[in-house]
Amino acid sequence: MASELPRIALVMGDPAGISPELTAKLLALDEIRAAARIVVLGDRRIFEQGAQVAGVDPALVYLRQGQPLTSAPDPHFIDLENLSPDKVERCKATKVGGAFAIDNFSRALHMAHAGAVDAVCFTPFNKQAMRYVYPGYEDEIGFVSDTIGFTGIAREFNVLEGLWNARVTSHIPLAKVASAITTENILAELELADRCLRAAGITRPRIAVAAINPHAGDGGNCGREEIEIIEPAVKAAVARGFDASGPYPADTVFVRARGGAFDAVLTMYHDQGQIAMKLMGFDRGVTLLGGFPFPICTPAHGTAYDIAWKGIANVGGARAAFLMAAKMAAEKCIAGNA
Ligand SMILES: NC(=O)C1=CN([C@@H]2O[C@H](COP(=O)(O)OP(=O)(O)OC[C@H]3O[C@@H](n4cnc5c(N)ncnc54)[C@H](O)[C@@H]3O)[C@@H](O)[C@H]2O)C=CC1
Ligand SMILES: NCC(=O)COP(=O)(O)O
Repeated sequence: MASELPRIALVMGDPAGISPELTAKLLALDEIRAAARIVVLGDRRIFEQGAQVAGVDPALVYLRQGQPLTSAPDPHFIDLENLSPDKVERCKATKVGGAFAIDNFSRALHMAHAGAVDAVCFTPFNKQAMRYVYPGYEDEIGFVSDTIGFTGIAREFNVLEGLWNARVTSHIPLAKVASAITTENILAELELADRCLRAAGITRPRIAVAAINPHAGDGGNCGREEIEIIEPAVKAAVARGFDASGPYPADTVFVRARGGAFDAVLTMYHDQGQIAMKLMGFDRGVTLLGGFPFPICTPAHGTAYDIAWKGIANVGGARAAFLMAAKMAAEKCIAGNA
């Protein structure tokens, strides 16, 4: 195993969904095995069931908790023995499933925080299942911050090859979005996006800012947020030296972005960007938790209970997430700020 390869903790996610089969499919890919020194965290029994439905049998070095990693080139699987298969209710969000994912994830985060691995990649979690265990769970951002004692700003970014999507609001009800859009919030998200893109090697990120109302408000005809809130934020960002522009009508800004006009689009809420990004490349999309002291990546898709445990889940998103984590770790792309 080449010592210069990045070390990645690969976390088994929600056991009720497609995580077990995706973890197995991923570990069977030569490209993945060659990209990093991999440490898998999970339960061997669940993993082997996932491998069986996926029809793969990747060579792994199995260890028990506390056993040292070896110099063998194959991925190492730390068998936490933390979930008996008879406890798994497939295709359903349960507390047992949430606890398994949280246990695996927090161990990986502690490893990364301690410098034992360079990045973390996880197969999908289910937010409802996580909330059964950790009631304050809104998304992974707060959980990671609490787990490693991080007090800086971190956010989710969706990345499809060279195009990034940042957002001003994330996992909140749509009814609360308009009141959460302020000039200060937009500026803060734009600055973080700029920093994360730079850390990923884009030297002067061109960031398009989306409007919130149809046709960017049509001169105030259908909403004044563009005039009163978003435009002032873009102007302030430009005055601070950022390559920001907008507000652009949200229904067409991604058409331009796809054509190469921008490196990133800052949207006002989750689905404004996600619909566009997922339509452009559902099987390749990555979610990056950016701003932390180490890269954390996961596929942009979720637990897919409707197709889980059939062996048909597409591994493309997990592959892209793993390779992005490996690349960022190898290039020491730390978008962290504290
Ligand atoms: N990486 C992660 O941890 C993510 C987790 N989630 C969580 O997943 C749960 C379910 O979310 P949904 O909105 O239902 O989205 P979803 O992505 O799980 O499913 C949406 C549709 O896409 C299909 N799909 C998803 N991944 C696929 C794959 N790899 N191959 C083939 N088809 C696939 C599903 O079968 C379903 O029809 C939620 O709790 C959500 O928060 C959502 C996105 C990312
Ligand atoms: N677990 C990551 C995650 O949920 C990302 O999904 P999304 O809510 O950004 O679609």
